[in-house]
Amino acid sequence: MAVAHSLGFPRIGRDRELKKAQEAFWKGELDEAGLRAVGRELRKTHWDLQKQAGIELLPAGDFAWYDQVLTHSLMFGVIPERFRPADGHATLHTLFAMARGVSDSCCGGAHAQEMTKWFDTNYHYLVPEFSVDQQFHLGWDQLFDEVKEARDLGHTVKPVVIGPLTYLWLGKAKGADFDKLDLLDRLLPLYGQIFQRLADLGVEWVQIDEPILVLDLPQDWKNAFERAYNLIQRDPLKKLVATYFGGLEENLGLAANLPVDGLHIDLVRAPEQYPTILDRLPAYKVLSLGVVNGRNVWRCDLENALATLQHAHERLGDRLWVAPSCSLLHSPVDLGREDKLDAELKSWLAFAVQKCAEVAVLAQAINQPEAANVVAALAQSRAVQAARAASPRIHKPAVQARVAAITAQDSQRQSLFAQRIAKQRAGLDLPLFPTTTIGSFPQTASIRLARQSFKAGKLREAEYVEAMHSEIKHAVEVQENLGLDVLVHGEAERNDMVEYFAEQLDGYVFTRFGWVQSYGSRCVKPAVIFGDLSRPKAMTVEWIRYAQGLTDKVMKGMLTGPVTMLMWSFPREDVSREVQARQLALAIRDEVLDLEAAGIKIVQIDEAAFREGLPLRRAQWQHYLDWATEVFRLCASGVRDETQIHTHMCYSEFNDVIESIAAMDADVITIETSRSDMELLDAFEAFAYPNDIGPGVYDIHSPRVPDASEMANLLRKAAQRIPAERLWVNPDCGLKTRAWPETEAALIHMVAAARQLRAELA
Ligand SMILES: CN1c2c(nc(N)[nH]c2=O)NC[C@@H]1CNc1ccc(C(=O)N[C@@H](CCC(=O)N[C@@H](CCC(=O)N[C@@H](CCC(=O)O)C(=O)O)C(=O)O)C(=O)O)cc1
Ligand SMILES: N[C@@H](CCS)C(=O)O
Ligand SMILES: [Zn+2]
Repeated sequence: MAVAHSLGFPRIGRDRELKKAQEAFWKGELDEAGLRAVGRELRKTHWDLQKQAGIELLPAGDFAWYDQVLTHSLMFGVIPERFRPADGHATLHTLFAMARGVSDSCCGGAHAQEMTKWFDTNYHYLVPEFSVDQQFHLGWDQLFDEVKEARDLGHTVKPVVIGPLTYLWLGKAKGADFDKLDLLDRLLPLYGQIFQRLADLGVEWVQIDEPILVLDLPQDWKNAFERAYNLIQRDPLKKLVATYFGGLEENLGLAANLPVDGLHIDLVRAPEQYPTILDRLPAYKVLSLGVVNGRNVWRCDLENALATLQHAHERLGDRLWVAPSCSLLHSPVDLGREDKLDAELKSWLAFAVQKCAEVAVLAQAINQPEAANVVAALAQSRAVQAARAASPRIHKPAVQARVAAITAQDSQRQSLFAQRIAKQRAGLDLPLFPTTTIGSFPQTASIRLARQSFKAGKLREAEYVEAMHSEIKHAVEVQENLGLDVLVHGEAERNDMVEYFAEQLDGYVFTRFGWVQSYGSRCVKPAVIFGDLSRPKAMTVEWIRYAQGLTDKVMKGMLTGPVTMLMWSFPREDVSREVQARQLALAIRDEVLDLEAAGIKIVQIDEAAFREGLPLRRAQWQHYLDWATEVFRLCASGVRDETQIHTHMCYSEFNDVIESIAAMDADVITIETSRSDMELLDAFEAFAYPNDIGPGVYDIHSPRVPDASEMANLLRKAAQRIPAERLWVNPDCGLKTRAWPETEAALIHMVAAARQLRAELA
């Protein structure tokens, strides 16, 4: 019998109950018992939903109070000294302190752990911090408690843990330069202890996530896999090693032969690995095939998936398991909630609950091919695929013709940077170390309420515009009072930097409840690209024109770039990413030109997801970098030399992509650097990056307000790497998640730090 299982379910809840409870807890409006009750209820609901959908082996341990990597750090006792509780006993407060930092007016508090992207997703994890003398001990019982909870509810669960190699890979050596792999022998005994405790709870199977097996691994890491799994095999549990987000490629033999009982592979991202794995898998092992896409919202082509499964079943028999490609953490929860989506489009989509049902019906199609519901599901799937492929809503000849007519000249600015910057400096008249912000100012409850009322028809358009104007006015006044040099309008009118634009472009559809966790309590609602993309009319010009009319200072126009629009949307699967990006680029190019025509002298095109778009495998990098760079230039190159183009990137390791960032040829790039203590600038220094740079001088993910000397120190470090005349001063990223008091306090310090540096260099 083929087994239907799931690798993980979204934890936030259909109505983002977890987000609401977390935020209430942080505000002191909900006590710990209340928060724990919400978590318990969510886990129960999620197990029930998956079971009702037909999943036989349910995941446990996929719930997290903030992030699953952080939960593992607590489980292994990897708590940086600055957060270590005096009695050695970690609590939920310790966990949230590690995630969010702690403000402390007397001693500066403790900065949060670094946060970075989970592989090539829009989910962020908290980077474990390892010291050279790192000791590991079991310090957090959450996994065992949740397994007991499931057992008490009558469920058969497969606990999910991050494997030892992936956990170490994700972390960072702190305080000394040492090889993280040296910690492996100290970490491994904990896996033995965890598995023994799970076995004592009656668990049969455990899922060990080792997604780094889809990366280009150094040889010593490959060797470590064999050694580690030989050591942890000596316990009573059956183990499924799960790989996802790509193909195993040269690690396939290694993964297939690990001394465990099963292997999960991602056949959505890497279908080509299927025939080889069948040949290489030892005859005793379970093979779990991830055939339902855990990272996109399109309904599965069941017949296509079934063809592979049937073939596999002939070879594997009962050793075949069926699953989503990866954890459903990256998928919205329940399409059933979407009451406003048009019926045709809705019939093309599947969210986590529906994906579980797809997995279940595929397993059933193997076990009981004649069952009436199986026959009906296959017929419906066939009809949906055919209807979508033929739909006139998808294909727009005018858009395709414009893309086909793009020339190399369209991606070239009129002059080289050296000539442009001279003209721009003359026109902008800015001081050394010009200060600016990244775009958004606090998205306050009143802004969100106004938008909600407008969308619900309770506020008329003129009233909504007036409310947004008053927010913009406030933001401009604050910035003028602070003495910032280049102002922004504050993005009050934007629900999200991608969704806002998506709502105005043809070819996109948006959901009402399709939320996905981005980090902690923060969620995003990626819009869905379903057809060829175009811009019916200007999207930002009126807001920016209004903001510029309020001040004599320079107002930056603020746009989201094509790669980021694409990466933070659910893309089409019937055309390539680059075609979708080119269509987006043409729409954004038109917007840039409209802003320039409205008198705007600086336009920022955010490409926060540029690095995230980089394929996980090196062999595919250059192709991506070529088109990603080209589409940015396509947006930016229609303007005059005098118009300054900024871009912004956060959460990026720049070493790998610095050449392409230079090739984007933005006049100014603002980047996130503060949590890394300016280390991220090394790549810019080493490459002798030629254009202007604004390295972030404070972390915006934490409410903590750093003082001016801390920021000035960071600026001095920056000035050691980049010539001062090319440095800008700005926070790491936008301020939409912050409240006004801490925003103003931090910006006062930032402006003071810039003034201090100007004085020092005068
Ligand atoms: C910069 N980042 C972004 C990423 N991806 C994006 N698509 N967008 C990004 O900005 N990836 C990398 C980072 C991740 N960082 C963040 C930062 C902040 C958020 C965030 O604040 N998310 C909000 C939701 C934003 C939003 O769309 N808000 C809507 C309101 C929606 C809502 O909650 N409505 C309520 C009713 C209104 C109310 O009572 O408040 C409801 O429906 O119940 C809006 O402003 O209109 C969040 O709250 O999580 C995300 C990623
Ligand atoms: N302009 C956006 C960029 C976020 S990455 C903002 O300020 O929120
Ligand atoms: Zn950012």
